[in-house]
Amino acid sequence: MAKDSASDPGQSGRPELRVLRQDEWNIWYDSLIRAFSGVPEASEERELWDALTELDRSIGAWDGDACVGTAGAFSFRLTVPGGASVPAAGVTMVSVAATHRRRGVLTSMMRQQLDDVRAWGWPLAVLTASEPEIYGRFGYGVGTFHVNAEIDTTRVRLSVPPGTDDVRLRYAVPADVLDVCEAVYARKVPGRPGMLARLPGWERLGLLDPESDRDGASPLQCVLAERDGEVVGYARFRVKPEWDASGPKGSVLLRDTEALDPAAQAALWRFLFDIDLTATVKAYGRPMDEAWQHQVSDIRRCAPRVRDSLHVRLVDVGAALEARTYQAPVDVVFEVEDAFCPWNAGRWRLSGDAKGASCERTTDAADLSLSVRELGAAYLGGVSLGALAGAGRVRELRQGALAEASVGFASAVAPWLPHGF
Ligand SMILES: CC(=O)SCCNC(=O)CCNC(=O)[C@H](O)C(C)(C)COP(=O)(O)OP(=O)(O)OC[C@H]1O[C@@H](n2cnc3c(N)ncnc32)[C@H](O)[C@@H]1OP(=O)(O)O
Repeated sequence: MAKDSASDPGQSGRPELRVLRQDEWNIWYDSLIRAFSGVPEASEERELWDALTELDRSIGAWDGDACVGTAGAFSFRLTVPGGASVPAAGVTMVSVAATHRRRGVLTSMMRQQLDDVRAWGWPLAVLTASEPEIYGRFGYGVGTFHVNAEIDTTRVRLSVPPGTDDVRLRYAVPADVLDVCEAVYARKVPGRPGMLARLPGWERLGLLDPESDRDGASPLQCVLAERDGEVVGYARFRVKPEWDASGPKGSVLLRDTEALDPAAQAALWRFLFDIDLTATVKAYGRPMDEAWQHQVSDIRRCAPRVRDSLHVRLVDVGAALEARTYQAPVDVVFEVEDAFCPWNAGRWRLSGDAKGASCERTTDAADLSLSVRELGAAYLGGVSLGALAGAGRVRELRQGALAEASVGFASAVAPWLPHGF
């Protein structure tokens, strides 16, 4: 654990790292907001993050009374291929004051944090990066991507599957139907790698609706999809009215949507496409394989753009590779490089299939050589080891091992992170 008492700040010239205390949270959070060029002020969002911060898993770097570095971790459970829910540190709120940048403060916090995660016995750490270049040096690989789309709904039509017309839609006050939306979300979590089981309090994230973020759009709205009186899906969104000389050009700003079956999901998307006086659906952070991409008449007019999402770090290579399953049998020896967490370095034999896996130290000859960063990228099944080999980042030492591992690691469902943190 990070030390919880002062050593000699000032004398060594290095900020002191220690576990965050509740009475320090405001200074700590102000420092974070400043590093993100924000304005420290009272807000709904601030109140939520105060409630959600896990103090004993958060680190502050202090130079005297000044907080000059912040790093937090949430105790998430992450769905991995095969459907298991695996403990993962959700690394968050990382910042270093501009007065102390590029002196190794981030590096010292990452050192402390990964040692802590190992001590907690969690096999994974995950994060979303403000800039993708920062975290590779600490062994994180980009494990999921998502799509940001701006769909021209004046031109793009949606073809829907049979049963869509049987789904009934109704407006509801988002807070009033939170429980039923959460129940739908909970049923979706095991089915897609990258999804996060909801921790207590996190349901509030879906309702966060500060006026300062609306930029002229409506407050958050919710539509439920029902079949036979049962809620089978929901969409939460805002509508931003806009006009130009040719008429209405409003936007539908999708916050989130989940549904239990394809017809319910299609009914919700069709609704979003058809809202009167709007011309665009802005859907950001959507799964790479979501059905609407194959239901639209013109994908080009949806302007899809791909972005990195969840960065994955195997903190305990053996435990992490054992925690997931493999869609085809795999029996390979990895030679793993891990300069930042040397306890992972060396040879590991992974034997697994769709039922389970074992991953143990071995002295056998290696079949594939790679760094822990590539294992993190491939871990959730969305990035192919073959593609990483094509990029020169994985080396095949036994012929056939690359194809075997690439097929085994792949996920039939694209991994996806449902929300930022
Ligand atoms: C999970 C999250 O919360 S993501 C949010 C990250 N935070 C931010 O983006 C807020 C604004 N930025 C900052 O607070 C800081 O600049 C940080 C946290 C990104 C970096 O902190 P520093 O203490 O300056 O980093 P540190 O000195 O330890 O740098 C370590 C290495 O990373 C490199 N590095 C640091 N930041 C960046 C960056 N933004 N882009 C590229 N490289 C970077 C450094 O050059 C250094 O490289 P070297 O080892 O080859 O010399």
